[in-house]
Amino acid sequence: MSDLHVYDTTLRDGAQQEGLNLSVADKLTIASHLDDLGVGFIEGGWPGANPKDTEFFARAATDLTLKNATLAAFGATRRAGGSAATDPLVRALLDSQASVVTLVAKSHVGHVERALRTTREENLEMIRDTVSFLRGEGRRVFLDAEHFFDGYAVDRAYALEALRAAAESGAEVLALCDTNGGMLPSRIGDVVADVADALGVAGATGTDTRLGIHCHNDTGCAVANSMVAVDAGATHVQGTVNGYGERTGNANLVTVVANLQLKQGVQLIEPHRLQESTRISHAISEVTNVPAYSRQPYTGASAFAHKAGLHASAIKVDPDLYQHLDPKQVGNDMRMLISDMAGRASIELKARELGLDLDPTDAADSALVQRVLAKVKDLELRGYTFDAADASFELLLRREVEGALPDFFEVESWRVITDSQSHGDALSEATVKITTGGKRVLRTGEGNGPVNALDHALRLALATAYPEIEHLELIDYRVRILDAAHGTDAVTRVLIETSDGETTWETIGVAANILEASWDALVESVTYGLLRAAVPVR
Ligand SMILES: CC(=O)SCCNC(=O)CCNC(=O)[C@H](O)C(C)(C)COP(=O)(O)OP(=O)(O)OC[C@H]1O[C@@H](n2cnc3c(N)ncnc32)[C@H](O)[C@@H]1OP(=O)(O)O
Ligand SMILES: CC(=O)C(=O)O
Repeated sequence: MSDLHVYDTTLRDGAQQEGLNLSVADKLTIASHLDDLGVGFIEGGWPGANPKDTEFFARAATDLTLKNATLAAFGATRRAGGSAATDPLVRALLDSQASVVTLVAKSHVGHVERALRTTREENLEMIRDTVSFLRGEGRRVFLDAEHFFDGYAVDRAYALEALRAAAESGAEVLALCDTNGGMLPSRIGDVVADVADALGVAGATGTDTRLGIHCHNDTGCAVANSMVAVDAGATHVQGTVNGYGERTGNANLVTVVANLQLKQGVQLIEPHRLQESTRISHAISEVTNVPAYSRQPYTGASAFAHKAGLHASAIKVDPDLYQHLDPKQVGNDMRMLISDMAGRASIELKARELGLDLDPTDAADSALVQRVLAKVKDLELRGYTFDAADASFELLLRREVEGALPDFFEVESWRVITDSQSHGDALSEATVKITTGGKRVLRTGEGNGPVNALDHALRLALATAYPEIEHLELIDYRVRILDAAHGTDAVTRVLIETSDGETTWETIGVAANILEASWDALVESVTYGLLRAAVPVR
């Protein structure tokens, strides 16, 4: 295992992201996930800056058992003109009981003079005093040199002086921060190499002090910048899960670790933990309530999803032909997307993914694949989009494969009226006629809109034969007008997302009439739900 530190700041810098607000319980849950991922350090927050972070450290001391990671408390050097021993925020760092304290310090003369409004020497004294005090109290101290790269450009000697002040006072890590996130890889590499040389801290061995890197993503280069810094001598790398962070975020730590480990052979976390990274990234998204970004490298839902027919035909021979690595290494899966860009191989692979083995050398199977492909292309021309409605594609395919889709029910007709009452809101009423198990069923449902009324009526009509549908919940309904040039005559596409409490699926309906499109998507949604639950035809 490499000696390089993997330092996570999701709970501190990640929490600085717009719209992200974590409770103490959320922070404890995320800390457990990070520990399972195998990071070396978890920066829990800034105790003393707000009651929530103070409470997090208090509860972590009793409620959080970390198997792998060490908890770090973040804070700043003492106030100008004061003393570390009496500074209330420094005291709060000690009170947090964290064995590691990460101190943010100024290393840019402009920030010293204009933001701190103090002298260069006093800033160095603030660093020395705070680091020595915390070391004297038995804490390991890491330094976040804020605005280091910009400061280095303005006054290299002073930026290095700030690092020396920390190192000579006992700081173990000197993390160079691209606080404004404006750096590019070549510049980062040059500066880190120069600093490593100037301070004699190249590599983790032979010296007590290590260089670290902390990058923001304002140029879209945070991961690349972190990688280059490691190549240039940094042995401590900071980042956040899912790249959360202020403005455009921080370096995505999972991407950095996967790159270093899977591309450069630097063993940072045990392989079985890296295989948990997709699950953990998604679990953390659930806690933060920030939707998982599907195109995130390695862990995104689309990271190994293939749409183009040519890709599928090569993947059929060997997945490596169109994948940079085996998705299992990061706990992700390969997926085939079906659309009008699909070819026969896409359909065959998708069928296999769905547990339907079609033999391309068999004439009947081959004709079936060709038929399905032609239908997909024709339907996509008319406005369908199967890569957003996997469940509808599965139903389309199964309808072609004999015996693969039970006839759960047959629709005779439906209608819906909306009544604008003289007092109160307009109310919709739908009537649905279906046949199940040879019996004709007619039911009426009400709703606050026509689609809601149709949904209620369909459920009522199916409830006796299929009580299982009680667990199905319509969680999203999206409408798109496909040919705006025609105004109200345009074709409407409806996508419905349904959940059974365990998983979700998307179905589609396309028609000139919005209610017809909605009804088709609803019927597909319920049919797929019954299929998934393996309900027998009644
Ligand atoms: C780059 C980063 O992301 S660093 C992390 C930033 N995170 C945060 O700011 C979140 C938590 N912050 C807070 O809760 C508050 O800002 C607090 C509690 C830290 C301070 O609050 P206040 O005392 O009200 O001060 P305020 O936020 O207005 O200003 C910060 C003060 O710290 C000073 N300061 C800034 N950096 C440092 C530093 N590295 N060392 C010492 N003092 C510093 C500023 O000069 C300013 O001093 P002033 O009050 O004399 O003007
Ligand atoms: C310390 C920190 O978060 C930064 O400089 O970006």
